Amino acid sequence: MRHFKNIIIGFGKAGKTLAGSLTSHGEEVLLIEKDPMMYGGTCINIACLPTKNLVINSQRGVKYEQAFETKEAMTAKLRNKNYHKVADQNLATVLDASAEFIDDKIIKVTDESGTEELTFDRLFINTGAESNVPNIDGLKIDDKIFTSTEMLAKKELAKNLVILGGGPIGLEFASMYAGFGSKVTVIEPMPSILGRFEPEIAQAAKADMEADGVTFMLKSSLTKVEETEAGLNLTVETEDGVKDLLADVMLVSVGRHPATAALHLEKTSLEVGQRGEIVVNDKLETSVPNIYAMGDVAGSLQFTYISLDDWRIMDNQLFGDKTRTKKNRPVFANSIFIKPAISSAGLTESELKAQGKAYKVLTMPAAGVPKAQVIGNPRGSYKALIDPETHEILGATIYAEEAYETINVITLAMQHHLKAEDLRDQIYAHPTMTEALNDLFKF
Ligand SMILES: Cc1cc2nc3c(=O)[nH]c(=O)nc-3n(C[C@H](O)[C@H](O)[C@H](O)COP(=O)(O)OP(=O)(O)OC[C@H]3O[C@@H](n4cnc5c(N)ncnc54)[C@H](O)[C@@H]3O)c2cc1C
Ligand SMILES: NC(=O)c1ccc[n+]([C@@H]2O[C@H](COP(=O)([O-])OP(=O)(O)OC[C@H]3O[C@@H](n4cnc5c(N)ncnc54)[C@H](O)[C@@H]3O)[C@@H](O)[C@H]2O)c1
Repeated sequence: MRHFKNIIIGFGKAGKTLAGSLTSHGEEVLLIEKDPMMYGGTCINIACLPTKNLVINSQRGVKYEQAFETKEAMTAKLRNKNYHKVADQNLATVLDASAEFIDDKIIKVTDESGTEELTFDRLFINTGAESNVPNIDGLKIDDKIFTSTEMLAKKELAKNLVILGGGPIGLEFASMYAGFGSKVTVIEPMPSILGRFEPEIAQAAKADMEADGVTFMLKSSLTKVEETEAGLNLTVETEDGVKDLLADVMLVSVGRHPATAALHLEKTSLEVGQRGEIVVNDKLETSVPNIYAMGDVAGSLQFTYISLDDWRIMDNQLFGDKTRTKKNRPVFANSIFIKPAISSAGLTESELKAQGKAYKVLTMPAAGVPKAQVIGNPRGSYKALIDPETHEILGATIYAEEAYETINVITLAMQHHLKAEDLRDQIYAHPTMTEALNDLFKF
């Protein structure tokens, strides 16, 4: 039985970055990845990067078939680069195999050549998440019903697309496909979309998506799917009664759960949480000594930058001063890449009200920013909430071009307790969308 000082299961953001930390400290590491098409993990192959590449090209007016080829070339290049970044290090080995537990101290790896059992000093689990598929009459993933993974592999443009779930995945695909010219309908049980954002800004974003051709069926539930010669026949219960929809393709985007099924956790004493996540403490230690979990599989918020922050915690706990934990993550933003993007950080007005905190509201339209006119998309608005006494920023929502860049200035300001006047009086490059902060923070 081979023994390794460090084994990482899954080529995710935290895992691949940790492989670099371990080798730079002179430690050997075995990184196990079950799928060579996933070197580099979910983000670069089937998630953030291909979707954003398609979003950008759909907004540029590129035809879908061309955008698809561009996206394929980009992911292939990144996959290769990510593989070599780990595999080319002397102390690192990448093993193409699926890993599972035998018990708390032994894992089994399986590839085409057979199986092998391995032991370790330390084991890091970074296997990510998988799409949920709801239990609905007739719904199964096949050649017309896709999760985001199969959807991204589809060479031909879906002309009439129904999207189940209006979360970040559903909305980004809706915006992108409407941009490519598809007819898009989103079915969502909740009464609104973008529920974590300021409601008036979320409402404006929804209206803009509708103007771009997306139809929303809110407070609606899909109850039956029938595959007919004409396409998918979908039965939807709405507030106004039962409706039938015809679609050629359906995207299922109703959330993702931690990817643990293949690991056989039942053979271990690893604690599993209610959402199927491997339970970790603030230092990412599991209930078994020397086994750690990071990223989506550990129930962290499902963002690549949070998985990367899990690596920072792990790196600090192994090789640093051991002060970094989940409790002291820096302020971070949430962005959804629609047209324009919507980004937020900190608290919303209703959250501040619920906490009984005093606040002052600052707002301005995106049309007031010269760069919005230069880009040719003056849609949207900015909203910030500041403490009336200290002038520190309590929360912000940006629905405007390049919102996902501007919000990073705000999170940095929040993290370092800067005041509204610091952002108001800063000199920003011109013309940029960040210049909005000169005006937004005038009070
Ligand atoms: C369509 C989509 C768009 C997204 N867009 C964004 C975005 O714009 N911004 C953002 O921050 N986040 C986005 N996310 C979320 C983000 O992709 C994830 O949070 C992030 O990739 C999780 O990384 P991770 O480190 O947990 O593991 P992952 O990157 O998921 O890596 C896990 C790896 O483990 C491998 N694996 C699994 N089981 C085994 C096993 N038993 N043996 C061996 N290998 C195994 C998998 O093949 C995979 O390569 C998006 C997600 C999706 C689905
Ligand atoms: N830009 C980004 O940062 C980005 C983009 C995409 C995904 N992600 C990450 O990936 C995660 C997964 O995304 P997601 O959109 O699949 O999940 P989600 O859980 O965020 O949203 C799922 C949506 O589906 C709805 N839903 C649930 N059950 C349903 C059903 N039976 N029928 C119809 N709708 C139903 C929910 O009400 C919700 O609105 C996100 O939470 C996010 O962390 C991030």
